[in-house]
Amino acid sequence: MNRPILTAADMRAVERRAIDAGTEETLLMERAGRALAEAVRQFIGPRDTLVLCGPGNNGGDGYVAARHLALFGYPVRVATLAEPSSKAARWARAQWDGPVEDFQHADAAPIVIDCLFGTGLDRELQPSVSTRLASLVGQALIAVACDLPSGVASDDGRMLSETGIYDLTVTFGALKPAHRLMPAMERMGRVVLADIGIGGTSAWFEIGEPALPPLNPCGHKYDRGLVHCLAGEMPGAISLAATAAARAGAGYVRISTSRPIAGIPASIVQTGTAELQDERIGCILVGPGLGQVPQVLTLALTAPRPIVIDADGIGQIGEPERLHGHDVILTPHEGEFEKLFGNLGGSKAERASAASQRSQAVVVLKGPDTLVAAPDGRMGFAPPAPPWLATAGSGDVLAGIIAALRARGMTAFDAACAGVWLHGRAAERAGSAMIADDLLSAISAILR
Ligand SMILES: NC(=O)C1=CN([C@@H]2O[C@H](COP(=O)(O)OP(=O)(O)OC[C@H]3O[C@@H](n4cnc5c(N)ncnc54)[C@H](O)[C@@H]3O)[C@@H](O)[C@H]2O)[C@@H](O)CC1
Ligand SMILES: [K+]
Repeated sequence: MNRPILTAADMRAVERRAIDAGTEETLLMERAGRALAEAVRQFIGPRDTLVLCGPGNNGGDGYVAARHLALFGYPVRVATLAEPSSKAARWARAQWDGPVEDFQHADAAPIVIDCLFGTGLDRELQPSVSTRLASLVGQALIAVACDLPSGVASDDGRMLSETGIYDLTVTFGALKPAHRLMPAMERMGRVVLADIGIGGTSAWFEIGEPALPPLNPCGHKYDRGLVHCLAGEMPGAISLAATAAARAGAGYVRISTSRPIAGIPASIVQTGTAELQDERIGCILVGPGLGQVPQVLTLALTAPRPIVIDADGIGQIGEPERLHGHDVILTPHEGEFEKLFGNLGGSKAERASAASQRSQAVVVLKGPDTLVAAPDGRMGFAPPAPPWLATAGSGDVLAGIIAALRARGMTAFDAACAGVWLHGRAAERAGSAMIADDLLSAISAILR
């Protein structure tokens, strides 16, 4: 299931609609604070707990969580940065009948719950606040963030202030972009999404497990998709990509190559010609191991077929507008992205979206926080993938998987999202000592 990702403004609008429809704001806060306390209880048993409350509704959630944790038997202290400034937070503060300490002078505790700022953070923390918070987070056995670690910019995952590494982040209603973007994502620990009875739809979402096209029991190999790969100077990369395409369910994988490539499965056909006008081709794959032979990309673009362009191929496009009228999926890492699109500025999501609109291609902007952008504004955010996916050949495998899914009849955007999901899960399965070749058998195991 794809989970919506909402900006702070989207989330406020969702909350506003619920309130306008008759839901009390305090009820939402009660649900959020209760969910935060429940998540902490699931994570760790009763220990001394310090809840840090800010002036807004993030702080309000903190007072509610403190009350519930106390009811669960946790020894709880509350420390505040400033008195509540919103009506709902004042209500929550009034429901807390324990003492309230001053944030700067509160003693550390094994469980620290940061409810200073959430989606309302709009500037960096005062240095005295960030230093003290980082110290309390650093001394804690378990550091928990309410909605977001205070210091994180919700919409783009930037760190406005550094406050340390958390173990658990509990968010409400919907994921925010920062939960799936670096550098914020790696500071959050486990992210739990709590249901508080409201949520919204969005063109932005976290990529969930895809529904792959069903196999036609009467179908033949071409119905399952023909992927035509174009080799270049370095055969290793295209053979990884082609094998990944075969493992990801393409019925037929073919490589045009001027010299035989050793060591690839015999079922992958090697041919000395490039029959790109073949209407049975479901997707052309060009770029892995291409080297400096730009005429191969030019040849690929003469064929009216869907194309995945990866690696060296991306650097040879020239102007993104060259792709207009073609059916293209681009799979750049940051360096390749900048080479094609220049320095676009803005957040990663804004850059991916602008690039997709400019090229009219689906853009898979790879990294530890891979994004898939469509020209119409849809954006898939990859769920967290293991860091060992950053290894030679891993991108070739991704390009091959995506080409197979495109050839199997998925739309360009769906194939790219599904490919990213599958690639990440294959890496989890292959384990931390994997090399890119190991992803191939892991794909088969997942699709079994
Ligand atoms: N939107 C929703 O649907 C819900 C939101 N809830 C909570 O409400 C939070 C958002 O609450 P708010 O909008 O009140 O915002 P915050 O509580 O995040 O921030 C409060 C205020 O702090 C000020 N501020 C921002 N940056 C600052 C800085 N660096 N130093 C000092 N002051 C700063 C701003 O004026 C801001 O309005 C969410 O993160 C979540 O925890 C929940 O109560 C449940 C429902
Ligand atoms: K927080």
